[in-house]
Amino acid sequence: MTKIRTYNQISSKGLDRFDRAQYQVGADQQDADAIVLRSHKLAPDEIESSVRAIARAGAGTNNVPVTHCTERGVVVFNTPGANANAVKELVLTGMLLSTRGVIPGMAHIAKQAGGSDNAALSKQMEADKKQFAGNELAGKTLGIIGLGAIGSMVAGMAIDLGMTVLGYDPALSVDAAWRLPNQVQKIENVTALLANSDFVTLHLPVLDSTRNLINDEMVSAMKPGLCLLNFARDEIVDHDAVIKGLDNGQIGRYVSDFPRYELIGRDDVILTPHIGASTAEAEENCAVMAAEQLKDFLVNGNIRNSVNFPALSLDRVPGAETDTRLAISNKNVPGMLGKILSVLAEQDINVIDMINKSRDEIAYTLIDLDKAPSSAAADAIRGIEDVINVTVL
Ligand SMILES: NC(=O)c1ccc[n+]([C@@H]2O[C@H](COP(=O)([O-])OP(=O)(O)OC[C@H]3O[C@@H](n4cnc5c(N)ncnc54)[C@H](O)[C@@H]3O)[C@@H](O)[C@H]2O)c1
Ligand SMILES: O=C(O)[C@H](O)COP(=O)(O)O
Repeated sequence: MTKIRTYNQISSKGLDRFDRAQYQVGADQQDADAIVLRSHKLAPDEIESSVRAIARAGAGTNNVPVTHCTERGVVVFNTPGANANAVKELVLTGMLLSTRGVIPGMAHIAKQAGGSDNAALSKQMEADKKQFAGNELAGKTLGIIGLGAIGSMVAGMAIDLGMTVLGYDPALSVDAAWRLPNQVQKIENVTALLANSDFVTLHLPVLDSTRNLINDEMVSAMKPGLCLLNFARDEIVDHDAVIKGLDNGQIGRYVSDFPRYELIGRDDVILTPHIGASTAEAEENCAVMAAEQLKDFLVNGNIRNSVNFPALSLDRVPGAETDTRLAISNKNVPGMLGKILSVLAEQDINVIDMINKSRDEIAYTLIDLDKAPSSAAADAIRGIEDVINVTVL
């Protein structure tokens, strides 16, 4: 039985992909082979020595100790794009709530409760509505920082709404560039984007290089009165700088999916409880993608959408017996493949197919053999210096 330990509420549509004849799945699984989680902050000591992979049903992996996992040869997956539409729709909600009098208008109406003269209420509301007038999005400029799965969808939506879209992403992948609507004006300098936007929305990961990206200097570069939307991560924003910006009018509104005490109760702040990906559709998409990627890894050793291992896939030889595939992780140092193949040759085991790739400090190899390796052969490979782990599949 393969054991999957879960944290957080993972959609049953995804967990159902694990056939219960072969998998035990749940929050109480001990000595798990793999972990599926959402935003649970995973401590290194929660990752037992039995764990081979961790699947984040979502985009951000800042809650997973990725460097620690890489050192231990644990593959960390995420589900890029699977919740992007949900976030896009909440960004639109945030932009509309920040620019139309919906929230104060609703609060004003709630205060009228308890009367009975609807004609008088209607007359009063018609008189009061001038307090709640707003602006339209069409014709305004939206700056997007981070043009990946979410940023590109937000760009398309804003263009459809008649907005001008500026984009900044110094690390844009070729795939992401292909997805981007060609009306997006690419800006090389984040301060130029801030100076020329009415709305700025953040869609980048939290990394050492992006922590506190929105700081005093960036706030002073903003077009006065700008609306800043943060559906990315709390840590990307220096909140002292944002509060100063709100107080001096440099920032008109701050819309954030990451509540903080110092922001609660301000009329110029709209907070939501990290619900960017909390739709039935996104939760299902993420859970299904995480489960499928995890199964392909646990059964075949294939890797798709890992944040710390190379992408790699090897078709099974038709008719091959089980337990004839080796999955090997090792430090990315010269000469490793030669040493591994020498062990197999010494054991008189023939290689039928093989694939090897590296990513930063890690290398990963799948080798199909003409027969199942003995435990002595697998142990001999494990014994090679700089080999991290060896699994027979
Ligand atoms: N609020 C939520 O519920 C919610 C939901 C999903 C994702 N997120 C957050 O949003 C982030 C983005 O998600 P995604 O699916 O679009 O990820 P993604 O990987 O598809 O896109 C991220 C983009 O950010 C870019 N980037 C990296 N460093 C940058 C920098 N310094 N300046 C500008 N761009 C930079 C990357 O090149 C990439 O194109 C996630 O990492 C996660 O933290 C939040
Ligand atoms: O990075 C993500 O995918 C989002 O922040 C969603 O997090 P959640 O799965 O906890 O809702």
